[in-house]
Amino acid sequence: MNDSSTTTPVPAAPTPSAANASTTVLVVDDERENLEALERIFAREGFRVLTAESGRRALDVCRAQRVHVVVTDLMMPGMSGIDLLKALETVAPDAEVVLMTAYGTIETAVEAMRAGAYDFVEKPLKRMQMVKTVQKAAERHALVAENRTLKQELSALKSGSGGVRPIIGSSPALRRALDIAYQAAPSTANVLVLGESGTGKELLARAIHERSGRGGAFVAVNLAALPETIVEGELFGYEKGAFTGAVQKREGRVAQAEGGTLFLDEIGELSPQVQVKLLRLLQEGEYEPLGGRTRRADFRLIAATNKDLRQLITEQRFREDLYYRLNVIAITSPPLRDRQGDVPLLVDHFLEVYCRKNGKPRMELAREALEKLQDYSWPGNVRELENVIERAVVLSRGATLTLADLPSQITQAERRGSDLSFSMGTPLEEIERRVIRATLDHTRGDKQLAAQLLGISARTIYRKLADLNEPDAAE
Ligand SMILES: Nc1ncnc2c1ncn2[C@@H]1O[C@H](COP(=O)(O)OP(=O)(O)OP(=O)(O)O)[C@@H](O)[C@H]1O
Repeated sequence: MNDSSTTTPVPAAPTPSAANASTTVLVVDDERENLEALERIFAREGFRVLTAESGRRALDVCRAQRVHVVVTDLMMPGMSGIDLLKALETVAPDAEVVLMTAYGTIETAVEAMRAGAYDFVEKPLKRMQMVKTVQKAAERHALVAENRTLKQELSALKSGSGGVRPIIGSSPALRRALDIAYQAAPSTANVLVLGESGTGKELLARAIHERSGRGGAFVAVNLAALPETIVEGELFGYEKGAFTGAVQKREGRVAQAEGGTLFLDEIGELSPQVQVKLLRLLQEGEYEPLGGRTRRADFRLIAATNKDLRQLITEQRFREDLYYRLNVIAITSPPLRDRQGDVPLLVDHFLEVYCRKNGKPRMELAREALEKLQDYSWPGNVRELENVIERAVVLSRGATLTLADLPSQITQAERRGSDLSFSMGTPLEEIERRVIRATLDHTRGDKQLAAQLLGISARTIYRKLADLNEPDAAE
């Protein structure tokens, strides 16, 4: 079976409804002819269409981008439509699923409805019926999403937690990360957030918790900040007298996160002994506080790291089985140097925050100062930018921040031509992917402009994105 996924740039249809254009439909069928026929039908109606020739591939697509409606064949080799439906509950819980079934499998289809499918359609498929069913599924998707947002806003108002920190940025790289985060939020799947220090991994984890609908607390533990000897007691808790110095019983962070989210930052720092305990907890939902009896736990785990866990596995410093448990959904928090376009938005946001905090009137930033900030490579990412703005606001006496208000490491930094550098032996495909991605970031997702800059046709950039399996291919 050819395991591929493609994306179709939506051709101009005569009168496709505007709602269709904002709906992403993923068609899953192992028979290529059916797949292509359905792709044409939905594209003609103005939907954004993705295809996958197997359930497994469909899951990959849903992990990489937001899908509103999945239309899947019921009988497929390997993963059936029902298996896919069940897996989607974790990977893309808010996607609506429509099953296609041949005559004689209606009973299975009814079972599928019970398992949460939105609808099923019988083969041979009727074009208009198919389109109407998908439109209705998309409407339900929108309604459920709106309902959830309203509920969240209401509970934020009730709890007075208007202080949820916003995630600022509109670059395609950040939007992609947020899309996956929001899609994963309502599920119970473990999430692994990857990215350099200061890129906003904890902020992303909090955003997932806020949208998870989980009533419990968000409990963050920075494993790199804790001495190795106390990590176990800190996470799992201990009974009085469990070790010298345990003068009273202490509840662990796992217990504090009951019904909520446990965020383990710098997971690569976990010692082998604690890795074993965490694995057991994730597999069996059970753990033992030091010196205590077995306890059950119900929490959602989000782990983060700026290390290459695969490398740690190769060096036998991180358990592979634990890695797979953690890495159900992976989200990459992009470095700031790859999303220069976000710098002005972040500057604006931090100016607002720190002027208010310091009781100063809202300051502005001089153009040449902003240019310097955009040129800088930000090794400390958003955290470094935030510190620079806070310092400038506190120290400046004027209403406009100028170059003189910026630290010398920024004003004296060499102008950054391009942040693309490759080590010897990088595969050409990887180089091509990164050049295309960087150009798209530079053009803020404008593919026509990116194609012009790269000296290729717009059609070629779409094809290359699809070949490279880049999620932007049909945007
Ligand atoms: N997109 C963003 N919008 C607004 N603030 C941001 C954004 N990204 C990061 N920040 C701010 O930058 C600081 C660092 O973010 P955060 O602690 O989430 O990064 P991190 O990747 O978890 O870092 P570390 O790996 O060092 O723990 C925080 O104050 C956070 O509020």
